Amino acid sequence: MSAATTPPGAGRPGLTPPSDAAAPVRHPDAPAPGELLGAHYDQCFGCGDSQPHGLHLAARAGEGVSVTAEFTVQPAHQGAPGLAHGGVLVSALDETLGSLSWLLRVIAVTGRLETDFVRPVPVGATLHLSARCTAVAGRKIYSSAEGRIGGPEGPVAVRADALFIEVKLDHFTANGRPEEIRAAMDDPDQVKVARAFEVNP
Ligand SMILES: CCCCC/C=C\C/C=C\C/C=C\C/C=C\CCCC(=O)SCCNC(=O)CCNC(=O)[C@H](O)C(C)(C)COP(=O)(O)OP(=O)(O)OC[C@H]1O[C@@H](n2cnc3c(N)ncnc32)[C@H](O)[C@@H]1OP(=O)(O)O
Repeated sequence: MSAATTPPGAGRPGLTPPSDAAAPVRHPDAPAPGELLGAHYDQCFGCGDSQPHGLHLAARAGEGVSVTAEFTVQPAHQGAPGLAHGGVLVSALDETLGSLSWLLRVIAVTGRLETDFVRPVPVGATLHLSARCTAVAGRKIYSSAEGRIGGPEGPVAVRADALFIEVKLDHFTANGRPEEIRAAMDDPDQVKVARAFEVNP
């Protein structure tokens, strides 16, 4: 079957919402459509402002449970001469999909992420990403994303379907390296971000 006619997640084990899945609900305190979401952690490879090796991806809230983001491919992101590495593009998709957490106000980690690479992405190109949550079933959050080149309406270069799993803060505190966890806990900005998600009912 052609991927173009396949509905998001269809036929992919673990990526198809169960029949009792619910429609995603935008949290009442979610950032307004158009608002920049900012980094969830300043050292994050995807979005961190203080991460010199990172993608510096900037995501914005959309309508409903959706986001848009932009990422410009740098020379450090090459896989083949002048072309983005596929793993870097997956990271950009993962980060964009992950930022849907801001709209659900739920902390979640990627469980499964399946990507179609449709067109090569040159160095210097800006990937115009969009992601939306499609369904929620208990702790399981289903979502899809795509990245276009040449403008927000340009041709699709990459697309992905994902399953994120809701976790509690102790997922990070119990598993992260102690140095970074301590530094994050000592940073009032980071604590503020974590609290905003922790109080989710
Ligand atoms: C102090 C610092 C705090 C910093 C954070 C603060 C705030 C964060 C706020 C906002 C975040 C905003 C933006 C984030 C942006 C980007 C982030 C990028 C995201 C990532 O890049 S994140 C890294 C990669 N990610 C991992 O590092 C996960 C490693 N992994 C695990 O940690 C476990 O594996 C876990 C927790 C996933 C599950 O473990 P578990 O024991 O809790 O739950 P369990 O296994 O029971 O799964 C429950 C149900 O999900 C199904 N399920 C699970 N996994 C599946 C799979 N792979 N495929 C299909 N189905 C799956 C099961 O089948 C079951 O389904 P059912 O309920 O129907 O039986």
